[in-house]
Amino acid sequence: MSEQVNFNLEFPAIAQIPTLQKKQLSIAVIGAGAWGSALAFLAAKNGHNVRLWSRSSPEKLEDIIANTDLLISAVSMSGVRSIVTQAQQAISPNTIIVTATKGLDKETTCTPSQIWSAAFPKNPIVILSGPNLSEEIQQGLPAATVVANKDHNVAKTVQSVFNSQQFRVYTNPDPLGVELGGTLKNIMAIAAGTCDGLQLGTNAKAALLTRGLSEIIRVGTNWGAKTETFYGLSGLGDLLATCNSHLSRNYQVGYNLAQGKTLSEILTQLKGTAEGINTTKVLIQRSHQLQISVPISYQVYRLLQSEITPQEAVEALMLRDTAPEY
Ligand SMILES: NC(=O)C1=CN([C@@H]2O[C@H](COP(=O)(O)OP(=O)(O)OC[C@H]3O[C@@H](n4cnc5c(N)ncnc54)[C@H](OP(=O)(O)O)[C@@H]3O)[C@@H](O)[C@H]2O)C=CC1
Ligand SMILES: O=C(CO)COP(=O)(O)O
Repeated sequence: MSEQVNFNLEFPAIAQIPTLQKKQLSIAVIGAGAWGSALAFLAAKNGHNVRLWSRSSPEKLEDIIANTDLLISAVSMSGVRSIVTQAQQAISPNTIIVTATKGLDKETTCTPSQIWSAAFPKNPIVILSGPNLSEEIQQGLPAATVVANKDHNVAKTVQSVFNSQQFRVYTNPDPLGVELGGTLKNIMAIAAGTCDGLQLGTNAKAALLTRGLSEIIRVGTNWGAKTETFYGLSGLGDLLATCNSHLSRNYQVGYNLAQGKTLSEILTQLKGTAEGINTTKVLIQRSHQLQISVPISYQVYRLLQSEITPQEAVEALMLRDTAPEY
């Protein structure tokens, strides 16, 4: 399916917001899942010429992405490499590539933008990430996000594509930090869902999220990201949104594990992708190689592997050696 995005069909609340007058850009959104559809709608609502492509589209991907001003990739991590390969000959060097995927590559541990920039070294690559549960955006509720590139003007171009009365967009010069904040919080969302499913209380949840943020910062700064980025919308902001909402697929995975369901039962019923499952495996591999301490992620990993029960994961975290906070 490739289509000009229709304002009235799925997003009635957004359709009431007046369209802003801006330079009309040609935009291809790759991936017509929950997030790709929402991003396509937001860009179309701002008056841009948007084409939304999925694997079931009759058109070839190459035809959709040739000569676009912006290519927005909103596919799951498992689809990034195949889309990059298919796009190889078709993207013009002037096209800005925006990646909205929150995951890590299982072969290389690379982030999505690292895969895109290795294949398209001449193209500007922008990360779009923030506390953006797509269902709330579909309902027309207000949200904020971050677009990141070291070149402020490139980030500003993408900011103007999406910024609206409903969707407030900030620029940020630390693309790696923005990308890792959105990616690593999915592991903590599985942990938070488990915590709530076990009814461990508000104190436990606050401790989990705070120590979870420390763990994300430890991994992220080791990777080369800036500490302050993780205190912004794409870090702490997305951690709070995802770890406190039943709309989050990752949170639902943890919550249902705490109810005694198996991972395969949960995945059969889950609507959409829970990237945190793959991200946890990749992070454990990377942190083992680099000797980075990730105690919460490690217990999530063992839980997902069915090596321990949710209660045993809590005990393992509480019985760790005592330590200073910093
Ligand atoms: N939903 C949300 O609230 C948000 C999601 N995200 C991130 O966006 C990404 C997509 O999430 P979401 O849209 O919710 O997921 P969905 O499960 O709704 O959709 C998955 C998307 O990935 C594509 N895809 C999956 N496997 C492949 C493959 N092998 N090759 C090509 N494409 C593939 C699908 O393509 P097709 O359309 O062709 O079927 C579809 O567009 C994830 O990384 C997620 O973390 C980020 C912010 C918010
Ligand atoms: O990234 C998200 C919100 O910012 C969506 O979270 P889930 O993928 O867990 O649904």
